[in-house]
Amino acid sequence: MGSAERVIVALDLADAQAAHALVERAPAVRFWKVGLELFTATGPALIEWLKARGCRVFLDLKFHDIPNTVAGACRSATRLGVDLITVHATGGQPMLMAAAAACTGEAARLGIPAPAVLAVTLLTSLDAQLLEQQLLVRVGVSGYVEHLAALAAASGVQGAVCSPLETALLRERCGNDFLIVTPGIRPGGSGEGDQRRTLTPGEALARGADYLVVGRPVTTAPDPQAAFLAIVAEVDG
Ligand SMILES: O=C(O)c1cc(=O)[nH]c(=O)n1[C@@H]1O[C@H](COP(=O)(O)O)[C@@H](O)[C@H]1O
Repeated sequence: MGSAERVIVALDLADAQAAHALVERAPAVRFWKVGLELFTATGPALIEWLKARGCRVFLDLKFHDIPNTVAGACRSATRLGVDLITVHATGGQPMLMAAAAACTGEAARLGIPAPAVLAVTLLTSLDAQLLEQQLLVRVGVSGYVEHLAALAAASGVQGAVCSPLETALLRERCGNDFLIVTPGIRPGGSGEGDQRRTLTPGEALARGADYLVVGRPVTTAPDPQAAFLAIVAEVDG
């Protein structure tokens, strides 16, 4: 897989018109993430539009509910023909197992590929202080992320979302077949915004991520295609 296929761009935009315009301005991007804001506005039509252009799609709706409800959502996501989906690891093992089984079962029933299910560990907008003082978790960021990723792996989920700072730890703990996807990517000179656990694209990939997720550094750039290509060049360099 070339570096350009390993950089997923988050289409965190308000509506289909804005999304179409951005995708058309950055044809080098081959893998797009559709998240809560855009999917709530457009529904499946935007997914179909991206797939018709030959792009891969990460549907990031971070399901977190009782197992039966999450299984139903995972079957619906599978029918959309997306490549990756997310659930929250903190839904626990019964929910994670239900998500994995629902995707493989629905895909087999329809004779289509199943999306890979990624368990979101600790959001990259949280740091050690927030984890301890607000969530009352006292095992530290890396201990917590490692625990949740191992739980996900043991539940039949194909991968995890973590910050680039925990990637090497998860690679060692969960093995080479476990997909590791890292947001919290900040090229040199770009502001952190609401992110708390970040690294540059080159550092993140060097630590063993399979995919990077980049949003605002590309979507708010004056030239999104150039911003994306600069990230790919940094990764290659
Ligand atoms: O699941 C995600 O993709 C995700 C998990 C996480 O812990 N942190 C995180 O930032 N994300 C997503 O990654 C993207 C990061 O966007 P930027 O901060 O603009 O690069 C957003 O679409 C987030 O929803």
